[in-house]
Amino acid sequence: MTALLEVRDVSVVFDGFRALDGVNFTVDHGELRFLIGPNGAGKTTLIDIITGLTKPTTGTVSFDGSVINGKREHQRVRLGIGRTFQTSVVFEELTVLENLDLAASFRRPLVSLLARRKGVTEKVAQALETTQLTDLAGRKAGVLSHGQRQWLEIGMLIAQGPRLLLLDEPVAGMSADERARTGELLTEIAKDHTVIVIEHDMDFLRRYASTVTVLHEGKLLIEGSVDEVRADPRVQEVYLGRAREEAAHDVVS
Ligand SMILES: Nc1ncnc2c1ncn2[C@@H]1O[C@H](COP(=O)(O)OP(=O)(O)OP(=O)(O)O)[C@@H](O)[C@H]1O
Repeated sequence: MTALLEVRDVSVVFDGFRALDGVNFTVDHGELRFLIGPNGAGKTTLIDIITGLTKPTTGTVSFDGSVINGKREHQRVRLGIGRTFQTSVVFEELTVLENLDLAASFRRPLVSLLARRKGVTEKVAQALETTQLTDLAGRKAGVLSHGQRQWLEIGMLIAQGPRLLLLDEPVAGMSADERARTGELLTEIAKDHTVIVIEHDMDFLRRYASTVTVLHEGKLLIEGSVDEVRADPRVQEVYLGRAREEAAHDVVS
């Protein structure tokens, strides 16, 4: 079977700087893939070339067997590629339900958006259930806790019916309980979606990741299970070497 996503030999050059350098990255249908790497490794750039925010300088991106290099961002959303951003996109004055409803209606024409509709659509009901936000449906998004807001954003993505979800550091700033609940949420979502998650937290990876891809200085360093990746001397050097450099810097400064 064709992979859902295939990034082939992609390089991205910004003003002479290689943010990605000959990256090959394949994700199969139904995978929950974690993407890690130190600051500046190219993780966000890789997500950006998948969503169409950035164009690769060379190489191809294929989705479900078709090359999508020429497609614009909104066209890729329609194909089923959805992402969350590090910055929030919820409307604070709207309720959880209204935010989900708005996200779910992105394919509908404006007139039907303006017409008041009764009831909750199946997609919205499903997003509420998956994210366990049903009890908060009537609450304004502005009063949600950090964790609940992140779950709402993930719910808004699910409500759009994507096939591939790209999540940028979904557990950043969360408490231990919120992290655990997010891990379970990702596992649940991955039952009927393909998910790529950028995450740094090794404890979180150990609990919820099966395959991990490590980027370093724009190149794919290694791909494997959490244990394989953690045991790799290059990964240890990239992370521990950084920690040593920062510790030395702290001592000097
Ligand atoms: N639009 C741009 N113009 C110039 N350089 C850029 C641009 N976007 C990213 N870069 C550079 O490309 C490199 C990779 O950036 P990227 O944001 O992809 O890394 P990252 O792995 O996501 O890092 P972080 O964990 O810090 O978010 C960095 O050195 C960054 O400064």
